[in-house]
Amino acid sequence: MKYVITMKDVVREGHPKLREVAKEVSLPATEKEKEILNNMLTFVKNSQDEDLAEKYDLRPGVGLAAPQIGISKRMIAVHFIDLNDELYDFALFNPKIISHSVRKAYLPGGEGCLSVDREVPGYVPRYAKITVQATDLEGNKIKMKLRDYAAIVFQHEIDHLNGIMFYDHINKEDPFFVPENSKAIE
Ligand SMILES: O=CN(O)CCNC(=O)c1cccc(Cl)c1Cl
Ligand code: NI
Repeated sequence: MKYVITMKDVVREGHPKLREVAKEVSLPATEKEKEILNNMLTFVKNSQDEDLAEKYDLRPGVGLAAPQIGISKRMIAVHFIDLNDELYDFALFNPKIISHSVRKAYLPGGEGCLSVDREVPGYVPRYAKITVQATDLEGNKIKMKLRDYAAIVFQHEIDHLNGIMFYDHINKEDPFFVPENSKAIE
């Protein structure tokens, strides 16, 4: 039966699962793991559809990591269009950042998280470019070079697999401190 993920499935900050290091999925993934990951991608897409978001009372998001629904496995789903109008639509097992730029990037508007029911203002400095290796739902190994907004979203999701929340990166003394050698993505 196709299960629809809703906000009641999303665990909120304070839940221990959000601070665990998620386990690698042994491949090939089981049918159950594939279904969960597919449901996660459906949730992200639903959250961006006005009617469905209203129907299921969803907060919009561009990605979701399995720990956010209490599953401590290395699975992420992303669905968004970046600033160059490129569509990113991925459901991935065991995503891994295998290289990254020294240069950093951040969103001037800061970041938000479905597991954080509050605004946490401040810049979240991340790598401007990353190379990600992962396995997709069909079992294909993929390697992607990501930059700017796409790099930021993927880092937000992969952070969840390592028990890291976006606000962990915000400068405590000055939330709007701009690290040198970093660029705003707008
Ligand atoms: O882990 C995923 N979420 O919590 C979904 C909700 N957050 C967002 O869509 C979001 C918002 C702003 C910046 C980034 Cl990077 C992201 Cl990811
Ligand atoms: Ni999040």
